[in-house]
Amino acid sequence: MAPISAPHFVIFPFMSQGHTIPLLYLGRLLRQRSVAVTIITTVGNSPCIRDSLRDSDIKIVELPFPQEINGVPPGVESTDKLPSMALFIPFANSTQLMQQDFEDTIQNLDQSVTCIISDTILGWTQKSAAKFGIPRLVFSGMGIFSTTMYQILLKNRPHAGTVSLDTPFLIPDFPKLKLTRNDFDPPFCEIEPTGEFADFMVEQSIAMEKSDGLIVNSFYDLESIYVDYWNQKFGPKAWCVGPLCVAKPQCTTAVEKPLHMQWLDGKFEEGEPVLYVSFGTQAKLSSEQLLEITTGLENSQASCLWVLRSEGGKYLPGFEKKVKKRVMIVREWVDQMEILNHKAVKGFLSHCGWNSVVESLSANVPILAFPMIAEQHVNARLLVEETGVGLRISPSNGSCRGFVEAKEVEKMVKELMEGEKGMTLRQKVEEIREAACAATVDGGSSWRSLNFLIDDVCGKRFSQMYSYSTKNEELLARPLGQDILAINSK
Ligand SMILES: O=c1ccn([C@@H]2O[C@H](COP(=O)(O)OP(=O)(O)O[C@H]3O[C@H](CO)[C@@H](O)[C@H](O)[C@H]3O)[C@@H](O)[C@H]2O)c(=O)[nH]1
Repeated sequence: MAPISAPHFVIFPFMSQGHTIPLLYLGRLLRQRSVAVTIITTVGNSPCIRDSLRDSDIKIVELPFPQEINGVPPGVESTDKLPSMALFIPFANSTQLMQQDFEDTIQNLDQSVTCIISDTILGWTQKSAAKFGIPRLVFSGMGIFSTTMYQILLKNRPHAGTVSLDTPFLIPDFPKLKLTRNDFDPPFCEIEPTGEFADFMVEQSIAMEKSDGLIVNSFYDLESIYVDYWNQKFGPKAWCVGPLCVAKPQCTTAVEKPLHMQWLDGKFEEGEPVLYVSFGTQAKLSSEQLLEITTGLENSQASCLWVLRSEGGKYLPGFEKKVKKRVMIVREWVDQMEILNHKAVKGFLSHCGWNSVVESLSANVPILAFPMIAEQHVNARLLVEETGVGLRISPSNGSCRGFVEAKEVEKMVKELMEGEKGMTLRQKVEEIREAACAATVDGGSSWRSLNFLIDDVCGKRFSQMYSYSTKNEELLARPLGQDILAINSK
C-alpha cells in the first residue's frame, strides 16, 4: 500500500499586500480541512508572512528576489514599496527570474505537491505546473464581476465604436448594464490597448486560460449571475470561496489596545458614528486631491478615522489641528478588519480595492466609493448600481474618473452618515452580510465550493476519507478511516 499522504497545496502569492493577505487566509482555510500548505515567498516578504502565520503550522519557503531590476530600488520586494507604479511592469516581469528556484523548490519539498495556487500576475508558474503535471489554480484578488467585465472588453470589444472615454456602451448579454471606457484603467480604456502593460496582461490572461481553475475571494450570492456567466462563457472554472477574511484569527494574546481603537471606543460611548477612511496600499493621491478630501471631510462634520501613510503630509498638519476632536489620523499599518468590525464604524470611504469591499460588507459597513486605479471603478459600479450597498463620490467633470471637489466629498459623506440614502443602504448591507456569513459556515456555498475544489483537484478521493467541518479548531477535517491511500504519489 502506498504511504499515507494528505493533499499538499503550494500557494505562491504575488508580492503585494492586497494579493498576499487573502491567500494567507485561504491557506488557513485549507489547513482547517487537513490540507498541508506551503507558502512560497521572497526573503524580504517572509518576516511579515511568518508573523501573520505564527499560530499556524503552514510551511513557509523563501526564495531570493531578483536583484538589480531596472529602476526598482534594492530591497523593494513588494509593490506597495515601489516609488512609482510606473515600475510595476519591471517589478512583475522580474519575478520570472525566480522560475528556476521555484521549480527546484517544488521538486524538493518533503511532500509531493497536489496543486499550485498562484497569483494571476505570476503567469509563468503555469508553465512550471504544466512541466510537473501539477494542477494550477489562479488567484487574481479581484471579484468576478470586474474579472468578467475586463474579459468581455478584451474578447467582445463592446467599446469599439465609442467616440470618447465617457461614451456609455452596452455590455452584451447584460442589457441593463452600461459602462464607459473610463471605467477601465489605462491602457484598457483604449480601443486598441498597446504597450508593455497591455502585453503583460494578455500574457497573464493566456496563462490563466490554460490553468485549472480560478479562485475568487467572493461568495456566490454577491455576484451569482457573473459567476454563472463566467463559467459558461469563459473559464477556467471560478470557485467562489470567500469572503476569505473569515479565516482571520482572533487576537488571543493580551496586547494594549492601539490608540485609534481606544479613540473608537470613546466615539462609541459618545454615540458618535465614525467614518473609516482608507485608500488601500497602492493608490497615491495628488496633494491637490488630498486637500479637497480633507476640506470635504472637515466640512462634513463627520468623525473620521483616516489611515494615511505616505500621501501628502504637506497639507495635513494644519488639517489635523483644525479637526483634532473629530478626525484621527493614523500613519502606521492598522488592523483594518478590527476597525471595520468596531461598533462605532458606520461607513467606509474606500478606494474599492476588492479586499476592502469584501471586508467592509462582511463587517456590515456601507461603502462610499472613491475608486482610483486598477479595477476599482468597476467594483464601484457593482457596489452602487448592481448591489446597492454603496454610494459614490463623483468627479466634477461628469466622468466616472477625475478630480473630486471638496463640496462633493462633504455632500456624500453627509448622505452616507446621516441621509436617507445611507439608511436605505444599511438594510441592503445587512442582507449581504448575512449572505456572506451563510456562505462561509458549514454547508454554505463558499464552504462547499472549497471542499469541492479540494475534491476536484484530488480526483474526488479526499471527501470519501474526510468529512469537513470548520467548527472544531483542533481537528477540522475528521478522518473517517485509517487506511488512507496516497492521494498524490508522484
Ligand atoms: O493599514 C492597513 C492597510 C491595509 N490593510 C489590508 O490590506 C488589504 C488591502 O487590500 P485592498 O483593499 O484590496 O487594497 P489594495 O492593496 O490597494 O489592492 C490592490 O489589490 C486588490 C486585489 O487585487 C485590487 O482589488 C485593488 O484594486 C488593488 O489596488 C486589505 O486586506 C486591508 O484590510 C490593513 O490591514 N491595514
